[in-house]
Amino acid sequence: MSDLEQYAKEHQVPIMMDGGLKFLLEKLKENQCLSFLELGTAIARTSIEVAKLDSRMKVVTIERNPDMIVQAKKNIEESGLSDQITLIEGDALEVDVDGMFDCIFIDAAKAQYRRFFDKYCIHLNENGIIVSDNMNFHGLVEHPELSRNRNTRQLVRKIHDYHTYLAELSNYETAFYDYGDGVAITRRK
Ligand SMILES: C[S@@+](CC[C@H](N)C(=O)[O-])C[C@H]1O[C@@H](n2cnc3c(N)ncnc32)[C@H](O)[C@@H]1O
Repeated sequence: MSDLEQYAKEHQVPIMMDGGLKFLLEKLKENQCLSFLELGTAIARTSIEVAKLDSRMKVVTIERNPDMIVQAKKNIEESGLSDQITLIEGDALEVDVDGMFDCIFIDAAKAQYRRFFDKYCIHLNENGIIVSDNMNFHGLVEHPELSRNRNTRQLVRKIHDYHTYLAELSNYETAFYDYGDGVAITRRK
């Protein structure tokens, strides 16, 4: 287990599951992505792994939680990849981002996925991919009856609605995978 994984486990920071991360990195290589926008940095574990893929890779990542920002900055600095990774501090629904990206990775507040998609899809390069994590939400999307409380039930419903929203978009196509916690890959038709 890497130091960042160990830290995430000890401090209960929700980072992308290993299966999902491996799948994401493979998709980035397969699609020859060299620019990556991430919504929800946490401790910058995925940003760092993505930047490591290729020295030409440019990563922009957005985080709003001050504690995460401190840790992410430290980890990016220590990774020696500061030239490739730009951390934007603030709410992804409020900040302005410049430029176009080969991959946009949605991994921030689950209830807001549709709003993230609608805001950021204009930043997607023509052949780019939008990757959404936690589409299965620990199996609860398929089995909502197992949700223990009202908040979780609402969240699960939101993810389910986002699933339907992606599947029904007329100008995009989406494939859903069971890697990690469930990953959706969306591209223009
Ligand atoms: C699941 S974690 C991100 C994990 C990270 N992408 C990784 O793979 O290691 C979600 C993060 O999104 C952040 N977040 C949630 N809503 C956000 C928003 N609207 N804007 C920016 N960050 C947000 C949370 O503070 C949290 O650190």
